[in-house]
Amino acid sequence: MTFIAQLSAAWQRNQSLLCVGLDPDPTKLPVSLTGTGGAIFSFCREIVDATADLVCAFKPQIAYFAAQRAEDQLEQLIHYIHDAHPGIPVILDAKRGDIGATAEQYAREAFERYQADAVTVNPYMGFDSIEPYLAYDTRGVIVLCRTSNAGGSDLQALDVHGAPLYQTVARLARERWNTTGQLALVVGATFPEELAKVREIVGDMPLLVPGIGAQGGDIAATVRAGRTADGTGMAINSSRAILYASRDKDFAKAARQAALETRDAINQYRA
Ligand SMILES: O=c1ccn([C@@H]2O[C@H](COP(=O)(O)O)[C@@H](O)[C@H]2O)c(=O)[nH]1
Repeated sequence: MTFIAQLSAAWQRNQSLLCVGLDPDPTKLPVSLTGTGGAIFSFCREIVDATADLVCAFKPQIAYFAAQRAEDQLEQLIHYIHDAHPGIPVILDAKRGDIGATAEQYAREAFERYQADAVTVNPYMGFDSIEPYLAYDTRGVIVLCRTSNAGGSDLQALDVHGAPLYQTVARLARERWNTTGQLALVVGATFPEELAKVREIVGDMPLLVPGIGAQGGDIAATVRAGRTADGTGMAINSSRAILYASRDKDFAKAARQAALETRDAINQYRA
């Protein structure tokens, strides 16, 4: 099954547009896990098991694993999600971008080593830096378009022939780059007007939408701006607000409660 078909099935099965981000920060892990071997994997596994029926995707951010020399735990985690919760797609947030020959290696890393269902990529180097990922025809390629951070405007808001650059990226994604139907876009929840504009440009293309929760994006405005006609179309990511809802022994229970409330808040505005 393709990434987009898997995502659509998860939207329906779990009645959820929520993507839980897996960003295991060693300074914020529950006290009960700190100092134990494999703490990063154990922490993420408990979060995954506590929330899997409430999400449409999981999104591990590679930096949190690589910085701790814990890439083996990332491999283990993605295998675990596939085995224990089949049908929930895993988006590897790596934001890769390089010339074609190097992009081939990044694609191998994401799809063969880590077995991710989709990967985030940076479009700054153009289509030949994205194309190697499309060779993996069941996987998704999620292109940065309008990121959630304030500094994203430094480049993404620049005028390109009468429209901001992020709109050019959206148009290229829709009209030229989506040769195989595998593309999706990253658009931040912190810019609902831009999100609505991207939705207008790309039709039903799926959007990965970070920026609710710790970054303060408004859920109602996000859902109204980014939903498709059938009330789906987005994987709305929240990481810290769910992962660190509690630092005590009840962290998994607290994460489930936070995920439940976020999913239900999103669902209020889908119709
Ligand atoms: O525009 C973007 C693209 C990616 N991210 C990533 O999403 C999560 C957000 O975490 P929160 O704790 O919910 O703020 C994180 O992994 C970022 O690297 C983003 O925030 N914005």
